Amino acid sequence: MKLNIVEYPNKKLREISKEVDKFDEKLHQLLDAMYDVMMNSNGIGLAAIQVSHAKRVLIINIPDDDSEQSKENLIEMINPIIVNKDGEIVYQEGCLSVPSFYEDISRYDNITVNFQDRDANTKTLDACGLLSVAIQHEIDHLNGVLFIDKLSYSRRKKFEKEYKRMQKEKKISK
Ligand SMILES: CC(=O)Oc1ccc(/C=C/C(=O)NCCc2ccccc2)cc1OC(C)=O
Ligand SMILES: [Co+2]
Repeated sequence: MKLNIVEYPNKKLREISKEVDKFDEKLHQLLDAMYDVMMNSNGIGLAAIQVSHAKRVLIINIPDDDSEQSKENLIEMINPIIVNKDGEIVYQEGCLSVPSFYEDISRYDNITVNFQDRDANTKTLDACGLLSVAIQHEIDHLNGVLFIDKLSYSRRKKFEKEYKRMQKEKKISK
């Protein structure tokens, strides 16, 4: 299954993803293909909508201390729901769908997430710090929300200007 990453401002990224009710081979193929494209693109998180599948599916693989992304740390979340949240953390976020743009975003620091794994088993995860930021960032994707939507008006204007210039440069360089 060859997957391409959809980039801002593609309207596809604004779709609301639908709940998964079939935990079948096709879902497993999607999860495996998402992992490959995320790792090949140097990502640490990816939502299915970013590869044009409007399903409530996300994967996260936070590098450990020696910045190794081992598959043991891979988290696959299907139909995730945040049931508890508190605290605040500001982190410089990036997104494979908004290349070369990074901005400080404020999110909850401590969250509790209920979700299903690839075999439909229900799980609960308490997360804080970078893992919590990643989960919130990816769940936003399932609701058609991008991290740039959280920027203040002035920083959003700065982003739009920078992004347009970068896209023009990319076209010229092609
Ligand atoms: C040129 C370019 O676009 O660079 C990148 C930008 C973003 C990314 C990946 C972003 C990513 O995985 N975001 C997941 C959500 C998240 C954001 C902040 C903290 C936790 C989780 C990778 C890039 O590629 C390279 C080579 O670094
Ligand atoms: Co993203």
